[in-house]
Amino acid sequence: MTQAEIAPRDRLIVGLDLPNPEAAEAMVNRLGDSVTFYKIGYRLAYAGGLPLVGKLADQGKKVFLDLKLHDIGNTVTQGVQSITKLGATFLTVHAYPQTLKAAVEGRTGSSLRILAVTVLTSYNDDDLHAAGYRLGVSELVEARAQQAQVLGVDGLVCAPEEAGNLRKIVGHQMNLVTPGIRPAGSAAGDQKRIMTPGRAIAAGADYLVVARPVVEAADPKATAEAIQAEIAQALT
Ligand SMILES: O=c1ccn([C@@H]2O[C@H](COP(=O)(O)O)[C@@H](O)[C@H]2O)c(=O)[nH]1
Repeated sequence: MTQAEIAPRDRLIVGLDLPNPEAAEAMVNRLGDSVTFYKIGYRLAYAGGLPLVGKLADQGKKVFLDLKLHDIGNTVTQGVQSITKLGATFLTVHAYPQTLKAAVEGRTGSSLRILAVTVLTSYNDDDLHAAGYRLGVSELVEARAQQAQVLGVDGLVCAPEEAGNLRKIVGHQMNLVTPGIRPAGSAAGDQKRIMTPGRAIAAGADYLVVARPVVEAADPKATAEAIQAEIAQALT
């Protein structure tokens, strides 16, 4: 689905970074019809949250399973094959060529789409250098995006500030999914490459991932709807 075809409301992916399935289901009920797309990451998945993927899919919601897989190729392929049965729309893997190739092989014949995590949005150039990388964030993101495209990956996770450049490189066939979203006035927390929802959409992001600013808000539904309104405004 290209950027123009995704409804503004469906571009917000709320991260269910909550301690257990009960808390996550309570949040989903609170958000009601407003939110159509959810992300399940480490915290919830490792606290018994995986069955929620199918439950949410049965309710007509889409699920982004943010497991950021990275292992030897055979293990990644087999893991992804198991995950294809859960009913998720997106699955993340780290953007290493062996891992990307193995994940694409594992999802063959299913509707699961693989997203390559280029460089985590909590990293800046100094963090990459401290981890032993020679390249800075923008160069590494670009190199990994090009590798992902060649290997047939379906989309990229990047910071909103990279979306414009990546769109020029990969065109409209790959989804650009951006965490690091902060409505004006929200605390950045541990995120280092951030943008507001409106600016992220204007930069070319297809989907925005937002967790703490929504799930920790006094009124999560009103916060989610305000983000969706900002998305719609940026698309006009
Ligand atoms: O580069 C990345 C990849 C994944 N994430 C995940 O997105 C959410 C963001 O949460 P906030 O509370 O809105 O900061 C979180 O689940 C991360 O694991 C990311 O932030 N950056």
